[in-house]
Amino acid sequence: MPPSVRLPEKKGERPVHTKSAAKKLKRKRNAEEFQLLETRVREFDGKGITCFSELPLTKQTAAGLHKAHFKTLTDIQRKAIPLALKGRDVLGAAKTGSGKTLAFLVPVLEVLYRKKWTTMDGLGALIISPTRELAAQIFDVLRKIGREHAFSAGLVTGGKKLKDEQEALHRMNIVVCTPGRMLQHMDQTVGLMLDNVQLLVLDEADRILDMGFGKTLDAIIENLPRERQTLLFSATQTKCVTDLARLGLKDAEYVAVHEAATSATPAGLDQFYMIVPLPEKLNTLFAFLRNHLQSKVVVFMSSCKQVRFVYETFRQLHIGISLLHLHGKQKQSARIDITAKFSAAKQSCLFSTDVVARGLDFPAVDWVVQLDAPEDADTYIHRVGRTARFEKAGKALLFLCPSEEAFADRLTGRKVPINKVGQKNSKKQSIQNQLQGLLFKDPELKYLGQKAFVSYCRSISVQKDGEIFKLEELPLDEYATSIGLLGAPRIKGLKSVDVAKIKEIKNAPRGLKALEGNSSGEEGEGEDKSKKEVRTRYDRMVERKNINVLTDHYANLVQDDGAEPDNEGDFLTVKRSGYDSDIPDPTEIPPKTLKVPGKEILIDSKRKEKMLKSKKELVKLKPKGAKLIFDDDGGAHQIYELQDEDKFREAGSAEIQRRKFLDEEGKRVKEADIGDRQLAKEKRKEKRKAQKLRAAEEEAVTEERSEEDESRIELVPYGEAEGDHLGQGEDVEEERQPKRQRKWFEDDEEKQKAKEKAERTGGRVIEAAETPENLEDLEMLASGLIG
Ligand SMILES: Nc1ncnc2c1ncn2[C@@H]1O[C@H](COP(=O)(O)OP(=O)(O)OP(=O)(O)O)[C@@H](O)[C@H]1O
Repeated sequence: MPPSVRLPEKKGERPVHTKSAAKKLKRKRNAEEFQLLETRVREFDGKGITCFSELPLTKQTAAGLHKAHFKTLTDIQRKAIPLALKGRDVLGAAKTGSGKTLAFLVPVLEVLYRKKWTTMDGLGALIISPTRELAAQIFDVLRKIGREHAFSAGLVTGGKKLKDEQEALHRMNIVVCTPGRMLQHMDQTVGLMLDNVQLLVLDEADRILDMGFGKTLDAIIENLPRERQTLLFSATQTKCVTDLARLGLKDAEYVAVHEAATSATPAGLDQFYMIVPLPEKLNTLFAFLRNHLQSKVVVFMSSCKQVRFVYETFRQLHIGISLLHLHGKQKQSARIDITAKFSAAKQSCLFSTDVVARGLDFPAVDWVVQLDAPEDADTYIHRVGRTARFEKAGKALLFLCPSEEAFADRLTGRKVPINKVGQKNSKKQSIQNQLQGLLFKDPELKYLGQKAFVSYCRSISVQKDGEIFKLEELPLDEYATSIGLLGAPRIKGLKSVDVAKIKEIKNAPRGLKALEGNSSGEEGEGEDKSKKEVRTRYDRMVERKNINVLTDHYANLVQDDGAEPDNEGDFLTVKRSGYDSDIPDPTEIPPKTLKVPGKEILIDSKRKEKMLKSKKELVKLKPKGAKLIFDDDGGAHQIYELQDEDKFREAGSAEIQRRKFLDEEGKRVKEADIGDRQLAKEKRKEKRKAQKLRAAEEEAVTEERSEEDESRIELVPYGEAEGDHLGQGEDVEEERQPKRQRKWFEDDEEKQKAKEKAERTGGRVIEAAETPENLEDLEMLASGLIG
C-alpha cells in the first residue's frame, strides 16, 4: 500500500489518503485563497497601514519581502501600492532613496499573479529604466522579493550578445530593460510579442524623456496594447501633459508624498556650495579628497573625458584613497565590476558622469561632490540623492564658478536647503606643477587633457540655462594651464550644436548606431563622422589634433598656398621665416629618387630610404613579370596576343566573326551547363541520403534521451520556487505543460545497481520494481521480460 498522503488538516476537512485526493484538496484550497485575495483587494482602502503584512498580498510576495527584511512601508509605498493593486495608473513622486522601487515591483508581481499569469502567457510586464546600472539594480530587487513566485524574468540592457537575449526574451514574463535595447529587440527579434503586456513601468520617466529617448519610447508604446496599467515613478516627476499623454496614462492617480515637505531633498542630507574659480577646481577637489580619506565619495563631472582625465591624473598623484571611475563609454562588464566594487567599498572615491545620478543605491555614501554644476535643479536633486538614502545621513558639496553663483538661487527656489561655505586657507594646495609634469611625460595624458578641456567647454556651451552657464566669462587659458596644458586647445563649432540631437545620437543603442554608421562615438571635434570618405594614413595624420600646436602648424603648411599663417601660428612659424632668409627653401631642393627598371621611386622619408636599401624590398618594387603560355613547339606567347591583321581580314567581316564566336561559346556553355546540372543533381541526392541517415540516427538518440532533455529546458529564472504559481502548483503546470513525473523505475541508484549486476552476470538488464504500482508499471515490467 502506498503511504497515506496528508495535507495539514483544516477544521471541518476530512483527512485524505491518496495522491489524487490530496491534489484535489490543494486545488480547492488554492481557489479559495485566490477568491479571498480578490475580495481583500477589492475591499482594501489602504488607510492607516504601516507594514507590508497589512497589505492584501499573495503569500509568495509576502514571503519574498520577509526574506529580504522589508517590514515597514515607506510613505510612497503606503500610498502607491494600494492604488496600483487595484489596477489604477499611478504617477508616483517621492524624494530620492524613499523606496520607489518596491512601490512598483510589488504591484507588478501581484497584478500578474492575480491575472493567473504563467510562463506560457509570455511577456506580462515591461519595466523601463534610463540606464543599465539602474535596470540591473531593479532586477536584483525583483529577484529578491519575487523568489517565491514562478514567473520568469530577465534583464535586457545590451552589453551582451543580442542573440542570447533574443532567445531568452520569448520565455520571459517580466522584463527589466533600457529603452534603446528594447527598441532594438522590437526591430530585430522575430516573433517578439508585446501585445499581451499588462503592465508598463517607467522608472525615472522624466530622465528617460530627457535623455532623448522620446521617440524610442513612442515606438515601444505603439507596440503595447492600449488596455494596460501604467506606473511612472521619479523623484522629480514629470507632470507635463504632453509627456503623460505620450506615455498613455489614463486617469492616473498622482501620488506625491513629499510635495508639502519643506525640502525636496532627504532630511538627513547636509548641503553646501563653494565658489571656486575654474582654474582652482582640481586643486580644491584634490585638497578635499586628501582631507576625506576615510570617506566614501561620489564626484560628478559633466563628461566622460573629464572623468577619465581626473581619474588617470589623480591616480598617479597617489592621493591615498582608492579611486574608481564610471562613465557611459566603458564596456558593460567594466561598468558592472566598478558598480559592484564601489558598492562593497567602505572608503573609496568614484569619479562619474550622470550615468549614476539616477536611482543607483550605493550603500553608505558619505559625500556627493559636484565638481561641475549640474544642468538643472532636478539633476542636482538626483545627484545628491546618492547619499542620505532611506533615512540615513549624508553630505553634498557643489563647486560653482563665480559666474555660476546664481545657480544656488535656482536650488533654493526648488526647495533645496543649501549653504555657502569657503575653503580654509591652510587646506589649500596646488597640483598644477605635478599635472604639468605628468602631461609632459605622457603624451596620451596630454591628449586626454586636451579632450577633457574641449568637452568641458562643450558641456558649458550646450547648457540650456544660458543665464548661469556663460562660456565667455570663464578664464579658459588659466583653466588649461591649471590642468597641466601649455595653452588652451582650439575648439571648433561650439555654438552650432543641437543638444537634443546630440543626446539622441549619444543614447541610441550601439547596435543601431553601428547600423547607421554612426558608431565612432567620438565627441569634441565637431566633425561630420557620417561622411564615408576613404581617408589615408596621411590624411588622418594631418587631421589629427592631439598635438594641437604642431598639427595646426602642419595644416597651415600643407593648406596655405603661400598665404601668411595667422598670428596663432606659434613658434614654428619663426623657424620658417628663417628658411626664407638664409637657407634655401626646402621645396627648392630636388627630391631624392631611386630608379628601378620600369619606374622611378620618390624617396620622401628616411624610413623609405632605409627600406629601399633592402634587396627584398627592392624586388617588391620592381615591375612584375608577364604571364606567358607555351605552344607545342615550346614557343612562348602572351596570354592575349593580337592576331595577324591579314589573317583576320581573310576570315570575314568582324560582325560575322563575332557571331561565330558567340555561337561556339554558347554551345560550349550549354554543354558545360548540362554536365553541371547532372553533377548538382547527384550531389543533392547524396545530401538527402545523408540527411535521412542522420535523422534516423538522431531519432534513435532522441528516443533514448527524450525524458532527460525535457527536464533540461531552462527558463531565465530569478526565483527558486518550483511551479507553485497561484498556489495551484503542480496542477497548473500539469494542465498547461504536461510535465512527465519521474517513474518508479527511473531511480538512478537502482538503475545503476541493476546494470552493474547485469554486467557481472553477463545477462540483460531488466529494470523492475519491487512493487509495481499500476497498470503502466506492470506493462513496463512485462515488456522488459518479454523483450
Ligand atoms: N520598506 C522599506 N524598508 C526598508 N528599507 C527600504 C524599504 N524600501 C526601500 N528600502 C531601502 O531604501 C533604499 C532606497 O530605495 P530605492 O532605491 O527604492 O529608492 P528610490 O526612491 O527609488 O531612490 P531614487 O529616487 O534615488 O531612485 C534601498 O536601499 C532599499 O533597500
